[in-house]
Amino acid sequence: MSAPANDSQDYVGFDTITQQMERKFLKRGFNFNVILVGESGMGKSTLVNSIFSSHLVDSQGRRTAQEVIRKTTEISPVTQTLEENGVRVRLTIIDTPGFGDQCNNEGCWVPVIKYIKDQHAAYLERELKPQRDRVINDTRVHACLYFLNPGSRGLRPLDVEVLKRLTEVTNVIPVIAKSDSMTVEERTVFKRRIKEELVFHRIAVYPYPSEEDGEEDRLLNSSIRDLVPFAVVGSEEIIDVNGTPVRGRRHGWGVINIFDETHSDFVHLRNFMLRTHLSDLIEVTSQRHYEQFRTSQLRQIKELRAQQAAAAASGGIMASMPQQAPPQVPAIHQSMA
Ligand SMILES: Nc1nc2c(ncn2[C@@H]2O[C@H](COP(=O)(O)OP(=O)(O)OP(=O)(O)O)[C@@H](O)[C@H]2O)c(=O)[nH]1
Repeated sequence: MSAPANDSQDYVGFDTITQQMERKFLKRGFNFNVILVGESGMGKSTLVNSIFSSHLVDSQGRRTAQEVIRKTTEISPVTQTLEENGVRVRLTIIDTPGFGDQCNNEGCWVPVIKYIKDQHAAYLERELKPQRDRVINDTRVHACLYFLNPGSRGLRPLDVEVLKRLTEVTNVIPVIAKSDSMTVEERTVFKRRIKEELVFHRIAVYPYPSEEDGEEDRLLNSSIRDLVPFAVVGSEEIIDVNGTPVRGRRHGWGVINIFDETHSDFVHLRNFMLRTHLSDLIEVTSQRHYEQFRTSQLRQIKELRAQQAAAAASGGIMASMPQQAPPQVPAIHQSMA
């Protein structure tokens, strides 16, 4: 049956819901939060600045050999509002200077995992408030760019350890940092190796297979999985190549154009993160990672309340017995890494 024309009296008008939602969405804007995890000097700041074509993050590295190496992983979020064709995004980039920079990196992931879980806890706390805000400020981490060192021969024990933990709490997108330091053959071998090791260690990186995906999504996600880990090159420099401005890196033998697909996967990564999967990254964070956190926290609270009720009930019967301290309901934001 064909739909009635917009000017017919039978036209009801609920098909305008998409425009109504769009107007509301445009007015409100949205939050997008990305965490960068990788050793110092892997090109984290440069890549993220290249992806958003804006200088958002300063390099946090040591500028001289005399500067002390950070002993712990720091968490340093920077928020900026970007606008494109009337759409506003409050973008938060969370840098993690000091990650993996020690000889002994045991536990260097703890502040990173804690930060991610703390954002889930803060959201849950705001959701459970008797008088909730109409719109909850979403600080949950929607994507983690994990930088693999191009000098390693595959996943190092630290990568395996960290990736296992990170993939449980957020959408992880692995990238091969500074891939211009590898030959094309080395890059192919490295990629294949990382793919095999991810499967071997059962590390599920984003995007995940979903029953709900239609044929088109399945094909798109499968082409993305072929590219993972994205071999990237970043640059904030515009270089003049025969009169054409090119965002690239100057090498002794010539210039690498970071947008050239034969040089790096930069364009694929950017399209994937911003043009095809931005909304999915936000949705999957809410429906998969946050939901898991929420369920486990609410279960814990329920169990503790039941213990308290049982203790109170037995307190009545055993009033004459020595008193024990009642179990405490933990603050829900006390998340463990
Ligand atoms: N060859 C090459 N060099 C890069 C690339 N990206 C960044 N660099 C250079 O590597 C150095 C470190 O880059 P940053 O972006 O500051 O690295 P970072 O990981 O943010 O470093 P920290 O802030 O110390 O954690 C700079 O000199 C960059 O110009 C790349 O893709 N290829």
